[in-house]
Amino acid sequence: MELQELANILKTVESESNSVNPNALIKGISFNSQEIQEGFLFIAIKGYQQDGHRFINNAIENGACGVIGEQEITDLSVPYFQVDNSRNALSIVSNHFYNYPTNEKIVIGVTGTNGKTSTSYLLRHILENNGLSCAFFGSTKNIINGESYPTVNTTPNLLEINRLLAGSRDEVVVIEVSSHALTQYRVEGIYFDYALFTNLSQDHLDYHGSMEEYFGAKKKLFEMLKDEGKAIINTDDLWGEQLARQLEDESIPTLAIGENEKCDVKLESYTTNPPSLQLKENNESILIKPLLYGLYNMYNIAMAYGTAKQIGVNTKGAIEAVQHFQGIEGRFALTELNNGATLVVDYAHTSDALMHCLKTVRDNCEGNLIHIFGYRGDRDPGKRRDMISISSEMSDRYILTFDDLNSVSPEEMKNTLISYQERYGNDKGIVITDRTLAIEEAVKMAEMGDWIVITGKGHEKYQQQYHYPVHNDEEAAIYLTKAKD
Ligand SMILES: CC(=O)N[C@H]1[C@@H](OP(=O)(O)OP(=O)(O)OC[C@H]2O[C@@H](n3ccc(=O)[nH]c3=O)[C@H](O)[C@@H]2O)O[C@H](CO)[C@@H](O)[C@@H]1O[C@H](C)C(=O)N[C@@H](C)C(=O)N[C@H](CCC(=O)O)C(=O)O
Repeated sequence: MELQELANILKTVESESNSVNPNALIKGISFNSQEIQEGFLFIAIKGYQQDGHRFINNAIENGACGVIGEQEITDLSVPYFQVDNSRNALSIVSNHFYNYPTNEKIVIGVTGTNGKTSTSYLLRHILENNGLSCAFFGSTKNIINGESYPTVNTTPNLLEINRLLAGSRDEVVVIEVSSHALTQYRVEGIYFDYALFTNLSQDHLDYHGSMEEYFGAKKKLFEMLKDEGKAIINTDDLWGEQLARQLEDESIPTLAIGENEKCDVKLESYTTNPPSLQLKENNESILIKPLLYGLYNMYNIAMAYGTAKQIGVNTKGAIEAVQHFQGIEGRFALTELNNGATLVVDYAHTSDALMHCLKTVRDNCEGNLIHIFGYRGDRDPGKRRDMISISSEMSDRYILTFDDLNSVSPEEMKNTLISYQERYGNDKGIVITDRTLAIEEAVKMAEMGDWIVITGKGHEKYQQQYHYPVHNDEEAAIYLTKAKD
């Protein structure tokens, strides 16, 4: 891609510059000046912490052959293209640079507050087991051609997605799409074949302001469907039902999943212990005996099953694949401890997810339920009261501990935990700020038949401490060691 193409692609004009080589070939793209190499294009993004425009000179020093940004700038030594929105420009330019790699694949986006990861993994598992190779982008990792790559965000930006997909032989791509990604144009320019909506409950209101705004962000995914694309929606969720009604008004084809008689894939009945699910689809009854616990997993299965069928997987193949699915790391992951207690590690970090997680444990636990959880420093404080109310009601003992602190100091978070415990907790609860000590204490408390439930971090083997990440495998190490003793 040549620099001079940018004005056309971005529908803008090149600002006046002292450029010596406007026709230079772009060798790479980055929105981080520190990653710029000779011949790269730098995109200046006004971020949440810093303004990328401040680093334009640094990018040029590092070899940038051109710059895109939002501010009015003249007299750079390289061509500069001013745009309305740099994040959107990043998506547009990376699509051109990598020649639209998603166009050749069946693209599936999965959104919703909870269940994105489990539904996506289940779907990928069904497809892979039925002969369709499947790339994956999600909160735990990215998978391309069967190889795993680490990830920072739930949804990478399109530059990262395209860079990885450029060498992909996969026929299908499943992308977990967060509301942040949708408002930050991270998947702008992708046309989805299927868009899935799992559910919506309170989360990220610090970022979105209100549930309506949060819902509006999620809905953007359904505006990115291809003309022949289809929405797949859990209509038992009130926001899902509203979405389905809106899409019907807009004549967007929808597959409804839920308990209602009118649903295309109907959850007829289920038991959670042992797990068993009876679905009805086109008047056919389908019995699935999954290895996964929990009502929420029944919905995840129905969503993944319904989507796989749309793609062309046959009923028998889909059922068999679901029945062999072992679950994923950090999502209701079970370990038997050597004292006869059971340990569950789950990612639940909203009150809705906590309620479902603890209810599933309650359905299976004959002894005491000991719950360990905390609050993320920089995340929506509006959900904290409900989280402690649910834990204090549903568990026999609970320990409030540190989750990621982000920009909150340990003293401030400690005071927050103590204050929530005093105001909304009860005498089943204590505060132990050190997460490792909290886990050790719970293991000491537990007896045969008890269940310890650690929520919040899921697959993450580190704690984001005050302003710097600390990799901490202790959480994993503790329960794995105890299990092996
Ligand atoms: C608050 C937020 O959403 N931040 C996202 C945002 O980064 P930012 O705007 O904060 O970046 P910044 O640090 O202010 O820097 C601004 C710009 O200056 C550049 N810079 C900076 C320093 C330098 O020397 N040179 C330079 O060029 C940076 O590269 C950047 O382009 O844009 C980045 C690139 O897309 C994201 O990785 C980053 O996600 C951070 C890591 C994050 O924690 N995001 C969370 C809130 C999030 O997005 N979560 C959702 C999951 C939600 C869920 O479902 O639970 C997700 O999709 O992960």
